[in-house]
Amino acid sequence: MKVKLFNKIAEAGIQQFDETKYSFSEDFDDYDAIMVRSAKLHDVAFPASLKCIARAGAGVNNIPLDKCSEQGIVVFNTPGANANAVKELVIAALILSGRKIAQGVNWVKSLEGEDISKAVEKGKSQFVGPEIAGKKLGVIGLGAIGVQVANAAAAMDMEVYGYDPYISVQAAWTLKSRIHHAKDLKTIFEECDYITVHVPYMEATKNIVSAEGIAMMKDGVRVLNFARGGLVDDEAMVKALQAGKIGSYVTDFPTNALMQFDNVIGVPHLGASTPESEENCAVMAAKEIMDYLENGNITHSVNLPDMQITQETKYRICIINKNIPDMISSVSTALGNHGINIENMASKGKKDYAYTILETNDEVSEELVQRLQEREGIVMARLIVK
Ligand SMILES: NC(=O)C1=CN([C@@H]2O[C@H](COP(=O)(O)OP(=O)(O)OC[C@H]3O[C@@H](n4cnc5c(N)ncnc54)[C@H](O)[C@@H]3O)[C@@H](O)[C@H]2O)C=CC1
Ligand SMILES: O=C(O)CCC(=O)C(=O)O
Repeated sequence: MKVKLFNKIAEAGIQQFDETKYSFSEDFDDYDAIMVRSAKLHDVAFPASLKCIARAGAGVNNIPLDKCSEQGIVVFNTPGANANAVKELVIAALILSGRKIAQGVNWVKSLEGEDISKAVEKGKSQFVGPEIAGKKLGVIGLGAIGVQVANAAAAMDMEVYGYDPYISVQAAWTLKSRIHHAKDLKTIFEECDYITVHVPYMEATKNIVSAEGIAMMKDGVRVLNFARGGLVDDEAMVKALQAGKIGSYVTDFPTNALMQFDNVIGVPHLGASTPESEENCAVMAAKEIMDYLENGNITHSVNLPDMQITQETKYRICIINKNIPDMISSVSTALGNHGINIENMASKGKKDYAYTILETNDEVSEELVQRLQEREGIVMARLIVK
């Protein structure tokens, strides 16, 4: 099996694979799997051999999900594996956004040649900034990261408002009871002194911090973006910075236009850049790839349903099909016509596509599986023989 690496992946992840079965390179032309972090895959022509892509991280906006589904490629991510790393950086950013630490540190560096210990005592008053305790923080998106940020900020005595109309049961259980439930974005924009965004980037969330939203915010508001550049309307943010509306903007996604302002702190997309998080993500991604390639099991896919079943028969046929009527009956009839009795079967849909596992002890040939793949509505069929 060939795994093509589109980014540097932590060694602990690569070590998960059995080296007698897998090889890794950035240069393969035909390959079975991709491991990727933030590299953009939208313009990559995927070979017919590609079966799955594992994003060692959370955001999948660098991957063409529709194209992958159409080509029968399963896309995984690693939910929660880098959440603590992002939370810690966001807490640092909350403090940086008020305390003028970055500006002060740069100033001390610029004092070379002077009597620094004297100069700092004389000049430090220009870097006074407020504490976060007692201030209101709005958290947009209460998933793996948003919940941790909200809880940590509450533990530092901030008054926290959370907004997430699609919050999972698990996240809701994990959220501290003292976090206020904001029913709409307007509440976050109007009430909060600090606002942080933790939603995925997609069409529905593009510019979730919009010109209208910024106009509702308090003067001197501090905004944090450690999710994705396109979630904050950059043009509107630049205008608000020019107008003196924004106290500070700390972003993991700096641009030239933003960096002309002294009160913008640009971080070079460091949210997940800790050894712990890189390792967690790589290990989880490696396990997802191996379980899919070797067993046909799907865990943490963003475009297909999860399905984990222990193989109980010699032959397992894995199928990705359109989520339309008669797909299962047409496959079982085709197998029946070849005298193949199905021992176990599972099928689950997710939006436009479904995943089906069929198991049998009757001999199945690669040629038959190839013919299944050619049937209307089937985008991928694969045989696993144990
Ligand atoms: N700076 C960095 O290095 C990193 C950035 N990220 C970014 O952070 C994002 C969030 O990551 P996780 O918390 O791990 O993802 P997650 O999937 O656990 O949480 C996302 C949350 O956003 C909520 N949501 C979706 N649409 C929403 C809307 N319109 N309004 C309010 N809430 C909405 C969902 O219900 C979910 O609870 C990722 O998609 C990625 O873009 C993630 C990890 C590292
Ligand atoms: O891999 C990285 O450094 C980026 C992490 C990230 O942005 C994500 O997980 O969404």
